[in-house]
Amino acid sequence: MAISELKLPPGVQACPHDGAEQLAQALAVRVADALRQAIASRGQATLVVSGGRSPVPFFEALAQQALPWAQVLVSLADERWVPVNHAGSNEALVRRHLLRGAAAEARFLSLYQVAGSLEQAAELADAAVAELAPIDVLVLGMGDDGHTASLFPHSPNLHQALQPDCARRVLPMLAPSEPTQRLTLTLPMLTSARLPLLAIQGQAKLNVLTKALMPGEIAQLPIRAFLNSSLEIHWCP
Ligand SMILES: O=C1O[C@H](COP(=O)(O)O)[C@@H](O)[C@H](O)[C@H]1O
Repeated sequence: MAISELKLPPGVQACPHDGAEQLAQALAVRVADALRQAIASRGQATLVVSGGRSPVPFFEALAQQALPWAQVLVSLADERWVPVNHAGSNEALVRRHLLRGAAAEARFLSLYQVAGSLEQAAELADAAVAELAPIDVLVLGMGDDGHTASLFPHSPNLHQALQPDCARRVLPMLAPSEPTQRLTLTLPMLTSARLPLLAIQGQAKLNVLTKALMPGEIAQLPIRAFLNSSLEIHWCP
């Protein structure tokens, strides 16, 4: 099944690409255009990106875009609760692959916080990200288990994080794989995005997306919470 064959809800749009490099370049152009528009309208732009392994080519393509980077505030949809020198840190990934060259002038807002517990770190991050919303551009990813950001299937706090009126901007989450302790933006923060994008690669993720479009529990495939409103899905084989 190709992404163009999927029956998508109103507002959800499929953008197929031939390969990872084409996806990365097209997404970088799309994101840069939206950031420029935001800067032209409001004098600054907020960009929230995802971590994991797949966004690296996109980060590197975006870093090459001509933008007034000093007017861009960059942050993360989710973070592993590990210091920035840890191999699993999403912040380290962004610093290494996106905030380089001219893009190093962008301001970065960390979700990671030094604290005595994951809950305390989430409370500190909750206060830190207050200036993020509304987000201009959000780039989500999706795991093979249907998680997006760190909204993991059946994680404690998932129900609270997915409430449209959740009062918290950041909540602690538990992932099934290391690093297990996570911090995630909650649904109202993520859906505040003026331009929400989902970038996924490969048949396995397309199969998960296909399943998520069928009726079922949000707690099983949390990506479902984002498939009922405006969303652009960038996919390549
Ligand atoms: O753990 C995470 O995984 C997802 C998906 O990552 P990918 O490497 O399979 O694309 C990512 O969107 C999320 O930000 C990250 O923390």
